Amino acid sequence: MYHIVMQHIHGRARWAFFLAPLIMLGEVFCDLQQPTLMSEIIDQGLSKGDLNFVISHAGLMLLFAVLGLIFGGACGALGSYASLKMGEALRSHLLTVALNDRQAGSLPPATLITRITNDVTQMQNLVMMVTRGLVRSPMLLIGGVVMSIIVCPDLAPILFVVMPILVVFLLVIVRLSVPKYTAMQQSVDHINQIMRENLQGAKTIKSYVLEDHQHADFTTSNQHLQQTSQTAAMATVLLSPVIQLMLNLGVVVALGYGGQLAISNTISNGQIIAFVNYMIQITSAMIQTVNIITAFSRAITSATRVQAVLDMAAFQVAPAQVAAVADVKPHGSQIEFDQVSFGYQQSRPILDHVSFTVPDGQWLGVIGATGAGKSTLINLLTRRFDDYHGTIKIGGVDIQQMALSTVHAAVAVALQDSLLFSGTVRSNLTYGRPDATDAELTNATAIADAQPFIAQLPAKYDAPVEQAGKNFSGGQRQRLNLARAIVPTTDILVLDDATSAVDQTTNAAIKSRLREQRADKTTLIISQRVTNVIDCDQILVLNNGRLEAIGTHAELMQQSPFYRQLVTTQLGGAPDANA
Ligand SMILES: Nc1ncnc2c1ncn2[C@@H]1O[C@H](COP(=O)(O)OP(=O)(O)OP(=O)(O)O)[C@@H](O)[C@H]1O
Repeated sequence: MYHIVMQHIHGRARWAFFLAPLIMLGEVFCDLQQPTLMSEIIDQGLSKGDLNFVISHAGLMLLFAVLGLIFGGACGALGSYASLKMGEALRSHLLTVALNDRQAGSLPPATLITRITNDVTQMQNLVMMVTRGLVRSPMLLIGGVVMSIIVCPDLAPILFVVMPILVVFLLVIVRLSVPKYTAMQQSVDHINQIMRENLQGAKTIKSYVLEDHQHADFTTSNQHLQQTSQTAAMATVLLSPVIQLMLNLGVVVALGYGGQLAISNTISNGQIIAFVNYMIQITSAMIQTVNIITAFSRAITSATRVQAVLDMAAFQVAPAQVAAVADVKPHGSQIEFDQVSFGYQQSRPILDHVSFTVPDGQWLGVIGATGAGKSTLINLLTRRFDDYHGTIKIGGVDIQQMALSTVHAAVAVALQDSLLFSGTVRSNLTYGRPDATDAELTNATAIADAQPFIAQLPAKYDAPVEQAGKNFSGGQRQRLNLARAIVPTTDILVLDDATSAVDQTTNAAIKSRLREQRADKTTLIISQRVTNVIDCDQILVLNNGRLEAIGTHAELMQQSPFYRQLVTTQLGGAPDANA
């Protein structure tokens, strides 16, 4: 856990993290002065009627109180700064790892969300506690013992009896409660997961009439949480009463035995009061230590889960790191793949020595069965993953020499399942080009056949879009998603099954409008349907990650048995590309 925290505290936050405990020493020092000053006021001020002494020492008490407050405040501010910055850096790191995820069977989104939110918060709480309590508790404890021995050595044996009993008791409580709190935390996670799945899969649950099943599952998990919470609470229920009892016993003995000693003038009243106050400080430091240990146990569970997400990065190469090296601009929009091989996992190649060229301004159709590697080609072209073999060039420049922003300015992609984000229709359409005018939006939405329903929205482009675009139908979302890719008028446009939810006639109309708009612009149409790619300048046929053939429809019909088979299966014959 220390490793994760240190890895994500940089610069000023790191200074704050180490400075805060040092400042806390100041607060502890101030706190430890109070009982001694009080005892002096009693012994040398009040009992001798020396008002000046009382006032000057009361002033000193006030000064130490204010100083303590300042030290405490500064420590708290530095601690929360370090904790916030650590949380920010860790969340952003986890998000990057999650976005680049490529491991089969890796963590589902609901789990990732819990880890990025809840688990990081637990670790942040610990950083806060550590910066304050890790120094304060032991120092107050040791300081309290030392001071009480110095101020009142005659009563010190009481401490040597009470403290070991308390330490043993607290160790037992920690041992009992830590696993119970861990179990409680796991129950909370399970309920979170069920809630997320229920909310995300509401439609599926309703359509399969699974409400009762899900409800029963939820109730069982709730009962489990109730049980684990109760056991965790029971484990610590004795904490406060036993500590109070031991403290009060100590105070009674201190007052009784101290009173005897005071009568025989061995110790003073002030010393007894100081001793009792140090006992209170020592006990509160012990309670704080238990709280820190419990927080540690929770944070360790969270850190283990956060580490599991970070471990996923072992399979990733972050494109941004390579992008920082250089930023060469492309000369045109010709696309070249030269002997490109890639696998999401090393053991399983997805693309195998794929080479092809799409000359500037050409339309390329990419066809192949599901899982053939079509979208993977685009993942590599847009530099989502960089650890491929071979070379990919745009406009004659190796994409590895371009900044990510340059690649994304050159290539726009409309995916089949792109999300809309909460905001407005306009905010969704202008991601690729924030300064797009209404005329440009109208042009793009007209091509994508989104105009008919946008025109009916009272607020038109300013109409609200709810989370994940759930106030629009699947077809409407896909049209908006397509328009969003058209708005920036990039040199290269990729439609990756981007019209799958659109009927055949509308699909043909969209394509013909796109043809007019992008007659001389490089465009890639990825599809499983032959009709979608049949009229492209070239069609690339992918089969299990290998380039089966490339050519026009007519050429492929002659040269590629695999393509002929596809056409026969889908269309039942050999249609004319111009039909
Ligand atoms: N992010 C990822 N992590 C791990 N494996 C992946 C990832 N994306 C795709 N794959 C795997 O790579 C293979 C090729 O996927 P790809 O999406 O390129 O196929 P596709 O030809 O576009 O399929 P479809 O037509 O169904 O969209 C599949 O077996 C898929 O399971």
